[in-house]
Amino acid sequence: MTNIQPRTGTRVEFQGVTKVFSSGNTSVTALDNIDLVVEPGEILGVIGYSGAGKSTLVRMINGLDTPTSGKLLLDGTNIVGMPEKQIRSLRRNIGMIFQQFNLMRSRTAAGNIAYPLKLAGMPKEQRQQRVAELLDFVGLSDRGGNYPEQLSGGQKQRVGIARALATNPTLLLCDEATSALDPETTHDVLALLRRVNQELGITIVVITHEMDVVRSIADKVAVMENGKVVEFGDVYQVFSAPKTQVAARFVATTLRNTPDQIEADELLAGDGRLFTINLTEHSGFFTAAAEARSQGVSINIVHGGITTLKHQSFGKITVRLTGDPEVIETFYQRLQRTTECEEILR
Ligand SMILES: Nc1ncnc2c1ncn2[C@@H]1O[C@H](COP(=O)(O)OP(=O)(O)OP(=O)(O)O)[C@@H](O)[C@H]1O
Repeated sequence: MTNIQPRTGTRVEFQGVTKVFSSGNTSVTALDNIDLVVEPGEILGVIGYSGAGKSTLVRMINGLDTPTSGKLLLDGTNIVGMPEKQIRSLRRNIGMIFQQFNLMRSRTAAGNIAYPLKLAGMPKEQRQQRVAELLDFVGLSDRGGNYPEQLSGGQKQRVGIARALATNPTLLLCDEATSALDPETTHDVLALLRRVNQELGITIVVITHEMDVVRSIADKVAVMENGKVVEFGDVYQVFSAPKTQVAARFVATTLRNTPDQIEADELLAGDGRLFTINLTEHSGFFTAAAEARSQGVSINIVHGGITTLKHQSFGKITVRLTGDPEVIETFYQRLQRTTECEEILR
C-alpha cells in the first residue's frame, strides 16, 4: 500500500480549558478547568454520561469551538485564538467519524471517500488509486460502487473511517462511532480502529458512554462528570482500582465481578460472613485463605470475575467464610492491609 503509511500521531494537550455557554441570565460550564494529555500514538477513551461535556471536549480539539479560557495545544502549538485560516489547515490533520456516519447519500462509497481528496485538489487518477487503497484497507474493495443505503451500518462506518483517513490525518476523533451498531459489528469496527492506530501510528480520541468500548480499545481513559475530568489513567489502573464512584459505576457495567443487590440478598440468607476481595498480584488472598483454612475455617467462592486487560489480570471474588469467628476476623483484618476487602452486610 503506497500511500497509507505510518506517521507520527498528534500530541494533544488541554491546559486549564474551561468552556462556558451563556445565553441571557443562564450559563452552563460545559468544561471546567480541564488538564489532559494524549501522547502521540495513544488511544484515549473519554467516557461520561449524557451532558458530561464529551462532545464539547472534542469540538475544542478540532477547533470547531473555542475555550472560554485555557490553552489547547496540538503538537505543542496553542490553537486558541489562532486565525480561522490556520485552524482550517490544521484541521486537515484531523479525521472525524460519527455515530450516524454522515455519508453523502447521493455519492457511492468510493465517491464519499474521494470527496475530501477532491476538495484538497488531488488529480483524478491519483484520487482513484488512493480510494482503491483505502477501500482495500477497510476491507471494502468490492463495495466502492455501492451507495450508503446499500451498505450495512458496519460497512457505512468503514466507509466513514476510510474517508477520515483519506487526507492522511495524524489524529482521529471518534464521536460515539459504534453506538448505532450491534455488538458484533462494534467489535469489527473497533478492531479496524485498533489497526488504524497500530499500523498507521495515528492518535485516536474515542468519545463513548460504553465502558466496553474503552476496555477493548483504549490505552488511557478519562472519566468525565459535570464538565470535569474526575479520573484519568491507564485503562488497567482505572478498571482494576477505580477511585471515583462514577468510574466504579462505569467499570461495573462491563465487569460483572461483584454481586448486585439481589444476588447479595440471596447470599446473605446463608451462614457465615461474606467478603468481596480485590484480586491483584499482591493481594495476599491465597496466603490469608490458607492460614484460615489451616485453622478449620471453610472458604467458598460464591461470586467473582477475572479479566485480562493489557496482558494483566485482575478481578474480584466474593467468598463465604464459616467457622471460628476469631479466625474469620483475623482473615478480614489481614486482607484489609494488603488489598481492598469489603464485607457484604445486610
Ligand atoms: N452550544 C451550546 N449552547 C449551550 N449549552 C451547550 C452547548 N453545547 C453544549 N452545551 C451544554 O454543555 C453541557 C455539555 O454538553 P456536551 O454535549 O458536551 O455533553 P456530552 O457529554 O457530549 O453529552 P451527550 O453524550 O449527550 O452528547 C450540557 O449541559 C449541554 O447542555
